[in-house]
Amino acid sequence: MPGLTTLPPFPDDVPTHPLLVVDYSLLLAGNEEEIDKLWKAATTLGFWYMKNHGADDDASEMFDMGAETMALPFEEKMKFEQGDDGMSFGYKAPGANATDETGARDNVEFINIAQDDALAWPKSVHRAYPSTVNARMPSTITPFIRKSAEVNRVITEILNTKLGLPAGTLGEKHRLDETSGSEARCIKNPPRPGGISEEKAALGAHTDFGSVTFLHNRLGGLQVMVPGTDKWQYIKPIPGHAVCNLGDAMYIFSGGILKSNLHRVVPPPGAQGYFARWSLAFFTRPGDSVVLRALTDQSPVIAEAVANASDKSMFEGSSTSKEWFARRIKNQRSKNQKGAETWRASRGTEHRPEAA
Ligand SMILES: O=C(O)CCC(=O)C(=O)O
Ligand SMILES: [Fe+2]
Repeated sequence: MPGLTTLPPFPDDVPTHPLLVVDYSLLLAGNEEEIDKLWKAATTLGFWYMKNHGADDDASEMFDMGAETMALPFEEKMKFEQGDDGMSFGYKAPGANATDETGARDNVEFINIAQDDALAWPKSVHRAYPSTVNARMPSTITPFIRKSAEVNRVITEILNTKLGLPAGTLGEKHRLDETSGSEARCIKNPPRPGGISEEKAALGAHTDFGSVTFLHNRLGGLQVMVPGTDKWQYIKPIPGHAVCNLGDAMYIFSGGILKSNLHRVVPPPGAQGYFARWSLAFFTRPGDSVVLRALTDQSPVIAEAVANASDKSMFEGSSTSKEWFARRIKNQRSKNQKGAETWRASRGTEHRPEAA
C-alpha cells in the first residue's frame, strides 16, 4: 500500500461514529451471538466493521495495482474511461461525477474492474482495461474478487435466513454465472495540503447501488449520516478491520428491514489530509436481470414490513438491477447534468422516509 508506513494516525480530537465489530471467522463457525450482532448492524445502520476476513494481503496487492494504474499517463487512463452512458467498469476521471444537485464535481479517480471480467479472464465479458490491470488480473485481482465475493455471499446467506426467506433465495439473485454490476474499485483521493474543508465532498453523499460492499480504508474521510441526525460523522479506519455496508438492493428486497445508509467521502481529517487517500471496495450487486422489489411473497416478515411502510413505492418497483445501476451511474456523470433534475434522477434509496 502506497505510503502505508508513514501515514499519521486518525486524530484523537475528531468525533467518530462507532460501529459494531463482526468477526467473520465466528460467522463461518455459525456462532449465534456473532450472527445476531451482524443482524443488529444490518438492521440499524447497515454498516459494521468486519475482522478476521482473511483478505488483508489481497487488499494490499490491490492497492499496489491501484497505485500502478493511477501512475499511468492521464491520456492512457482516459482510453479506458467509463463514459457517459451508464457503465461503471473502467477508469473514472476526477471531476467526472457530480457530488450534489448544484453539479459540484468530485475529485476522486477510480479504477473499476468487473467481477465478470475477472472471473472470465483472459476472456473479456464487458470491456478492456489498462495494462496495469491486465498484468495483475490472474495474480491479484481475480483472487481478491473471489475472496470478497465469498465474504459477501456468506453475509447474504445469513441475512437470507434471518429474513425468513427460503434457503438460497438471495443467493439466486447474485449468481456468479449471470452478468452483473459487481465490481472491485480502487479509489485515489489526492492530498489537499492547506485546503481541507469538511464541506467539500470528495465523493458525494450516496447510498450504495447494489447489495453488499466490502471496503478497505487506511485514512479517515468516510462519513455516515446516522438516521435521525443531520450531522456527518467519521468512521475511523481500524487496521485489520474492513468496513461492510449494505446497498439499495438489500433495502428493497427486505422491504426496508435491512438498511442502506447515506455516506460520503471528505478529505481525511487533521494531518492525514496532507496525504493521498486510497480506498478499495468490492461491490456485490444483483444479477442484471433481477427485478428490484421487496420479496413479500417469500417471507411473511418482509410482507409485514412492506404492509407497514408509509411509502411502498420503492418496494413495488419494476427496475431490473441493470437498469437501476445504469440510471444511477449515468445521471451522476458531470457531462449529463442539466440541473437538479438530473442529479435527483441519479438517486437510489437516499430519500427513504426514515432517513435523515
Ligand atoms: O472511499 C470510501 O471510503 C468509500 C467509497 C464509497 O463509498 C463508494 O465507492 O461507494
Ligand atoms: Fe459508497
